[in-house]
Amino acid sequence: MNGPSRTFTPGGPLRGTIAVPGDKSISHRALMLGASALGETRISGLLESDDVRATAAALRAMGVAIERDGADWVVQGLGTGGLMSPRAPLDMGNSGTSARLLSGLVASQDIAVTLTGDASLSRRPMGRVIEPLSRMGAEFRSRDGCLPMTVTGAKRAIPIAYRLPVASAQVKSAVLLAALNTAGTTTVIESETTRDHTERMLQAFGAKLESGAEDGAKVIRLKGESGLRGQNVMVPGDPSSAAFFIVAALLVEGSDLTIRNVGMNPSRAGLLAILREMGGAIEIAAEREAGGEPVADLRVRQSTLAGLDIDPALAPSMIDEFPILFVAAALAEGTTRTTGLGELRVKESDRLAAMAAALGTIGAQVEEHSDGLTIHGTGGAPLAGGGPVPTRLDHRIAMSMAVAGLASTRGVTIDDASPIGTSFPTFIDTLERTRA
Ligand SMILES: O=C(O)C1=C[C@@H](OP(=O)(O)O)[C@@H](O)[C@H](O)C1
Ligand SMILES: C=C(OP(=O)(O)O)C(=O)O
Repeated sequence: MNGPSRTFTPGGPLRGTIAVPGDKSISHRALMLGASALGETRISGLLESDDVRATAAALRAMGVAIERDGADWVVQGLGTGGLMSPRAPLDMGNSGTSARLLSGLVASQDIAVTLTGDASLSRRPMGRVIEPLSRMGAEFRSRDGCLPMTVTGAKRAIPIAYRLPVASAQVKSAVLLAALNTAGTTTVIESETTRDHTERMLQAFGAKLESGAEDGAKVIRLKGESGLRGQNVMVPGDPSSAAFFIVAALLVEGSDLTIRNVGMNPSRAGLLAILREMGGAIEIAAEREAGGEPVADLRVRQSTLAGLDIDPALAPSMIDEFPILFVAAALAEGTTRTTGLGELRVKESDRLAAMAAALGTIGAQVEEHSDGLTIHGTGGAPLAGGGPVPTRLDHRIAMSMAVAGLASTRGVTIDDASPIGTSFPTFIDTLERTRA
């Protein structure tokens, strides 16, 4: 299914003050923990995008009441283990987070669920959750480790100690969600830190969760069957969505843009650190805490950027931001080299191949390697532009190439703007407002 193509042309500077919509990762988790708690959970700032709607629809099909109340969303929790088998397969759409985290939630409940997804999601690996959740006693039937997949939850799940073989917050979260309805203590060990929204929110909901450093790794222990209580959750602005406006303001002549209420969780902050190291003028103001997560306002002014060798250890803290970083690198002075990014090949698209091809089409100098890209920047001169570039059902490719269009001579056409609705449905309106 293809939506409309769209051309993003160079224009005036980005100015004024904007806010970006709620964090996608936190929104999924707020709905799932709300569904698993006893009592009511009230969520403010929930991201209203296709991916989050897929999670909400799946939970509703398993018996959870979720309703909008003014600007808030209200979830009537069923308690841990309270989900019911849905009558039909659950469509996860484009959302890896929905598919993997819901697999975890279902894995320790006496229900069976079939998950389906779009063409992009149906190519993405589910073996990474099938493996630990099978050890906990769940049964899986899948098409070679991909969707469609049927999960039959364990009647009495078994607690495990699991060392993550890939740096993945989705796998960590799937095991922790399964642990909620599992007697005993489940342990997850991660040697590379990934986003910790699940741990933070589980603690806020009253879970018996402890985490700390042991032998250079993070060890998380969750005592199951302890119950969660409904909470008020405030969802901060999504730093992965803010990233497009940060880079746009850095690149477009004369820009001076303030982005309010951006999530500043250190496990998500890699891009900010890198862009500042490249010479980006990004001021962090009004740092505060909102709903258990750090947030701040960012002021971004157009800057001359310098290319950099990016430390692969930073990858988990900016995993979704590489497509837009590649755009910044294409306009920087000198060369930017990235390595250790094999995970980008199993996102909504193969993001290394997709960005190398798209940037090449519009005149950037890019070399693709097995686990990264090397990009020789223009030193601030605009890219030629052109297209249409294929967005491959990938919202981050669509928005990254939209931003590239703002810093081009002829503009950039993307073949399909509809994937933007996955995470940032108001992206185009917000962009138009900053340039009014
Ligand atoms: O846990 C999450 O909410 C997410 C984790 C990351 O995926 P991986 O766990 O596959 O790295 C990220 O790419 C995705 O957008 C959201
Ligand atoms: C990888 C992403 O999401 P998901 O895995 O939930 O599809 C993303 O939003 O960039």
